[in-house]
Amino acid sequence: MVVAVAKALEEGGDTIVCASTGNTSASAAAYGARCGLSTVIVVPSKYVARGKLAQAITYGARIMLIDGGFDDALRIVRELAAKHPVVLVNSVNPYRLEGQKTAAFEIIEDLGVAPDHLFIPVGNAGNITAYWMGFQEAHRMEWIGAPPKMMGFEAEGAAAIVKGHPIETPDTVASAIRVGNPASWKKAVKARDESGGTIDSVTDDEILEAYTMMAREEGIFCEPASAASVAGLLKLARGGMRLNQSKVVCVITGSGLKDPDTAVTIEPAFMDEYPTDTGAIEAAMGLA
Ligand SMILES: N[C@@H](CCOP(=O)(O)O)C(=O)O
Repeated sequence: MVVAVAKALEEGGDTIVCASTGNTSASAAAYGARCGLSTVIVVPSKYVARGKLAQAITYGARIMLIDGGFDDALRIVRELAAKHPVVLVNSVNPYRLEGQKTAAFEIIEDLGVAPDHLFIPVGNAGNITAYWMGFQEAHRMEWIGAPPKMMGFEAEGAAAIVKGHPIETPDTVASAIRVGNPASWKKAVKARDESGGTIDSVTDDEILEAYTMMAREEGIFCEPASAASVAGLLKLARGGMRLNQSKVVCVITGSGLKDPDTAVTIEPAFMDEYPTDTGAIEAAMGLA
């Protein structure tokens, strides 16, 4: 987002717009606030996680809620940007991808090499496209040997690329990837094919299993869409894919605090009411 906003400033823009399932709008609103730009976000009224909306509200963005989904919102902001002097900062803006691709460089820097496989959630497909650009560029510059296989995972209820057609009413607990017609569809398929990877889907149950497992076994609290990468890894490993000799990276795209409403539905929750009394707490803990 920082590159797209920097270019908007350089070009003399004063208004940035985006469609969002929540994260892009939170990010645009933050950079817009920092740079004194007016930020307009068009988002589905029902499906943006509370933490993400809270960010956009607090940063002072103008929030336009629509009764449609992300794909409708993206169509609207594309039409706006074609007609008016506003800068569209979704990942259809090429500067977004130029900034996002540097995440691949960070992985290479941290590992000292490229991973063999990169597991990544796929919604609007900007991320898989940008990471692949970064790995390809690193390969051309001879920073790495072979680039990783790109292993993208859509949510089953929004799996347009896997099913081969847009999904009219996408539906998934992973609201960040609730996208029925990904803008970077063709580029994601290219990343898959050029890298020898895959684009597959995971169910909401698989996503929530990975989400809970990461929290309870690793202490990592991510938003549900982020867990699609780990759910994909578990799915392929259970299906017999041998990865024990491979260097695997799973991209986790957002904090769990952004979606508190999903978090509080997770079972079992070890939460009960007790009298305000040390003895009662001792008894419940088996310490009495
Ligand atoms: N999950 C995204 C959807 C928009 O994607 P973008 O790549 O066009 O910014 C979001 O957070 O809104």
